[in-house]
Amino acid sequence: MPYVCRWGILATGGIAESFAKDLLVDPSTRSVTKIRHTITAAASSSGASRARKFLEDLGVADSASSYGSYEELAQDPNVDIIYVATPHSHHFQNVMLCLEAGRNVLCEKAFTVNAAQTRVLIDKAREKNLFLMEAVWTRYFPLSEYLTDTILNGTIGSVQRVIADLSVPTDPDVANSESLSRIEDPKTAGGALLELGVYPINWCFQAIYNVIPADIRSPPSVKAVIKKYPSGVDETTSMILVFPRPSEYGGDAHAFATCSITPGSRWRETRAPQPSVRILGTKGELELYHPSFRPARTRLMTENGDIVEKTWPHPGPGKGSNWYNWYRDERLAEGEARGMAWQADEAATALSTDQKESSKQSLEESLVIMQVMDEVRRQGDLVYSEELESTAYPLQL
Ligand SMILES: NC(=O)C1=CN([C@@H]2O[C@H](COP(=O)(O)OP(=O)(O)OC[C@H]3O[C@@H](n4cnc5c(N)ncnc54)[C@H](OP(=O)(O)O)[C@@H]3O)[C@@H](O)[C@H]2O)C=CC1
Ligand SMILES: O=C1OC[C@@H](O)[C@H](O)[C@H]1O
Repeated sequence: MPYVCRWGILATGGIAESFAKDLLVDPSTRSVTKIRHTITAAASSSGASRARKFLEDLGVADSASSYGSYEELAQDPNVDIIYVATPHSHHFQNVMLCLEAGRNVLCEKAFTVNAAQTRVLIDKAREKNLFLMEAVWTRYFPLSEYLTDTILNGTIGSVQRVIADLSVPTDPDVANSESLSRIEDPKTAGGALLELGVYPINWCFQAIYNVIPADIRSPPSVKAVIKKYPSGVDETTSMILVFPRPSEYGGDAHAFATCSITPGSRWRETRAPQPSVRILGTKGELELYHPSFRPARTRLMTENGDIVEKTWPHPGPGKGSNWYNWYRDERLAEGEARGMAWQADEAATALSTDQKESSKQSLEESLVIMQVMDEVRRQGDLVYSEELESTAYPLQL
């Protein structure tokens, strides 16, 4: 019998809807047979009726509880794991709430506002013997397995450089309006780095840091420049990361990670996808095509002149999801899933085998990435409010 993982969804915004839709896709469509997912509860801080409507739209309202507060969800014993889908500003408080109540957690990226908060969450999860994982969904794509294999089997030699970008413009209508969107707003810990930069940084870590034994990994040094958005968050952020490696692993590796929310920079204007991640080794190169939050195509080039192109579908049958506007290029074909369930499979598999963290991205790696982002913000003079940076709990935000 497959292990049935019972999910509680904390918040009912855009990504919560997308994740929940993908959770309900039959796992056998992606050749997963040992686990299944079910949604047993959802909570909305906007009220129980909002949570109820969310569950109705998914077609699971009859078998799931709807709550008007996150506190009630955290107390629900019919939930095996809670997916936290609030803005970055609230992750620390929300995850603490769940862990204190004895719930396992999958929390959206960016994990927290700063590394100190991530450290406290890790310690709390360990103290309570609970599962905790950052929802960097790209890490769980089959494409990521291919990336790791390609590097580990030596196909492109030793990785010397990674060049990775994610630039998604702010919605022109939103950018021109009086109110600030979540991504533009310092109060929700918005800005390019926490929203988008986390993807290029993760690709750099996957290609350089994650592929060497844990005991010889060292955090990279960081050089960064930030250009601010009018609201005070970062608009464009450019980072150079130098990963120290022993000579038998190719010596230092350089990574260039960039991100931007520059209004009007329509990166898909031409509709001709370009590589947005390039992994350059001594014997070849692996390219991942736009957008780096969901690359659907790769191109592998090796020194003997071979070129291998692959596409990476996310099988449904889902309902398709049009929850982003055209400028985010998030239109899925009818029947295609967005690809968010691979990470749910990882979490459920861990629960079924009593593992307390992801097998693909350790909590230590999430912490080091948060430390890198702290340093980027320090160099770029990007600070959020004292309460958003705080590790005090509970705190009313
Ligand atoms: N993996 C991916 O592809 C993506 C991940 N994300 C990540 O998901 C998280 C949420 O993003 P997204 O779903 O786009 O955001 P939304 O603004 O669409 O939704 C956030 C939800 O959080 C709840 N919330 C609680 N407090 C606040 C607050 N003060 N301000 C706003 N919302 C609040 C609300 O739900 P309620 O009223 O029900 O409580 C709200 O609907 C972020 O961490 C983001 O980085 C975002 C997009 C894509
Ligand atoms: O995680 C994300 O991926 C898709 C982007 O458009 C979105 O802003 C970001 O949060």
